[in-house]
Amino acid sequence: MAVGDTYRALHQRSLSDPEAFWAEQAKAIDWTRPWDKVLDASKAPFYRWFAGAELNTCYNALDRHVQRGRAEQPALIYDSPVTNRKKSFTYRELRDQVAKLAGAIAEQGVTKGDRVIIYMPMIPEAVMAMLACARLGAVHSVVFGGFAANELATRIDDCAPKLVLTASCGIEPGRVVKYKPLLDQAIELATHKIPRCIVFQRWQAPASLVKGRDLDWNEAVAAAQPRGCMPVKATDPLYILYTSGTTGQPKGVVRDNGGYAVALAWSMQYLYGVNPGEIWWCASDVGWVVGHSYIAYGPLIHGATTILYEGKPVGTPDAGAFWRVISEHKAVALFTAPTAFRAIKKEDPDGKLLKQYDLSKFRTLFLAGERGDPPTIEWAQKLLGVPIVDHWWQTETGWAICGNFVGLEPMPVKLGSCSVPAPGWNLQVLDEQGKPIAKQGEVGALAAKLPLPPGTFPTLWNADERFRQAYLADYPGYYKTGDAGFIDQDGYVSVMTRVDDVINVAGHRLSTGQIEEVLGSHNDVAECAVIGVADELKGQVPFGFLVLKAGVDRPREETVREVVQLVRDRIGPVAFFKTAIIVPRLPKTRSGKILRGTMQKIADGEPWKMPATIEDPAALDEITGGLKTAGYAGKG
Ligand SMILES: CCC(=O)SCCNC(=O)CCNC(=O)[C@H](O)C(C)(C)COP(=O)(O)OP(=O)(O)OC[C@H]1O[C@@H](n2cnc3c(N)ncnc32)[C@H](O)[C@@H]1OP(=O)(O)O
Repeated sequence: MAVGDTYRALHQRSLSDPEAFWAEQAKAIDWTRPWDKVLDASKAPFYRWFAGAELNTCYNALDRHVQRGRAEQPALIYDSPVTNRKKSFTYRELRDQVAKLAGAIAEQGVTKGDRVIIYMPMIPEAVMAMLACARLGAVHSVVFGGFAANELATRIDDCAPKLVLTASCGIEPGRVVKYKPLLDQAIELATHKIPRCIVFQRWQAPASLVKGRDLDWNEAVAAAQPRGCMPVKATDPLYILYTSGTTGQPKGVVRDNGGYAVALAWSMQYLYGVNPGEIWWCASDVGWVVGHSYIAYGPLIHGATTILYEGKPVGTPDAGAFWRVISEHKAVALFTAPTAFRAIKKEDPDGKLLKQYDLSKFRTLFLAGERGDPPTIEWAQKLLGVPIVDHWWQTETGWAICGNFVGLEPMPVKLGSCSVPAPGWNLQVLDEQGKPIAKQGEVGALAAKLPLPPGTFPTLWNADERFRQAYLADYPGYYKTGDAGFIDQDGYVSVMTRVDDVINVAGHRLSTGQIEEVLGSHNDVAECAVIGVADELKGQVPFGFLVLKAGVDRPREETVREVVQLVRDRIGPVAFFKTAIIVPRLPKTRSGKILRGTMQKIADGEPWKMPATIEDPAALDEITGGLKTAGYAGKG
């Protein structure tokens, strides 16, 4: 058999007989009621997996392992260099604490189907909160700590939670981020009123509690009775996770229970090659989908040990932090974003710090969240001497669209490619008319034939029509990924760019349109544009162009300072919006379209052509001059 044959046979089967294929994989999960139909296509293009089946995701993540010999195995290892704390929880301990927390949540009137917002830093209680909601059949929505109050308020209004679970603060290197004032402000801003908040107090910045609304976490848990697992439908939502839209209104991606559990169990074994009982580390944040799937649910459903890391790749305390964690906890694999490795490479280019640690148990490094740039992958390959697997997926997809399935059959790594489609993914490259591009290697829109595999994307919360318009309407019968790329003669996929206004900043997806909305709301600003410019460390960073209203004659730096602060206040530090310049006008086509693509090429020093439809070519000279002054190159 040739290399890749095992994968190809499996992938082919997943497409030709998806129901039989996924029914087989579903044996890894404990169900309280079997399905009536593996794939329910009766409401296509809204497909449902394991229709009629029932299960509880928390039971699959905790209780069943306690009952079947893993009670004393560590389930979660918390490693926090920012607080100098480490703590390990066995499966029994985690199950017991989650059951009590579920009791505290239930006592606030939360029942099956109710929404609960979780706004927490990277502490074990954040994972417990997710699992406790799952235990009750409640639907959680985790909001990343780097978002501002306004973003939290939008999410509160969209999913109308009965309860918010939070902590008093998060800890960033060199500063304590007080979460509670941000939550209080968000509750003020939101139209939906939150009856109850449970607040985990951290000594670094204890929060004041609002009488009649806020409860102390430890007191609420101490007073609660443990709760058992409530069976839910496989098709019921487990969580809602918001991702950037093209406007300030984020999109609430819904994830189901049954298909997700099946897909995660499969991926832990066959994509990540991790065995139950082994130690796995996903260095992301529970606020991102990667954190949902591979810090919380995936490793626990699989009976592995998950590491929860409250720290950074560099500066906590140095660029050897990742090697220290892998070595100390004997992790067999790490999943992180390329930006983390770029940060380590910058600080310790020769990898001197690695020599202090024993990484003999370490087998594979997985990268995702942004395109794995070949120089970083080559550097990691040379340094670590293990396979470096770039893989591609999205908040919407819940798990990998493409990867190298090292647990099934490792395939050769091709630099710049995220390897081959995961089971159930029938990926095509489409031209502008939506027709598959026959020529291999030609770039087009990456789209997947419906139905998507289990664990992916049933719809947007309370927004079926928006789901259809945003993802299904452009290419009927396909899911539009929003990414463009190509597939080569071996079936390897390369993702090159976005087709919309989304940029990727340090593995965080941001909408330039959303940042423009904030800039445009400043009193001095008549018009604006935001582009993503290439950044050695973060991949891309947002860069703003402001056209001021006539008559504004304040110092320019003041306006720029204020818009930068405005983005931080409205979207959050995660937007990493630090630079804007003031220009006399924006370059536009005669029909008024801002030439963002050309501006980006100029900023990145890429070759560009004068667009034939440009209104006034001099506008691009002005942009080039402004960019050069700001330290960005401009080749012509
Ligand atoms: C595959 C599907 C997906 O794509 S899911 C998304 C996957 N993406 C990821 O996992 C993200 C990967 N990136 C990272 O983990 C971080 O960017 C790493 C590499 C660790 C670097 O972190 P850091 O140095 O903080 O830079 P950054 O650009 O992330 O942060 C920008 C500013 O935001 C702040 N921030 C960050 N996290 C928080 C937080 N939880 N609470 C409050 N603030 C936060 C940072 O401090 C930073 O602020 P400042 O601008 O320095 O003042």
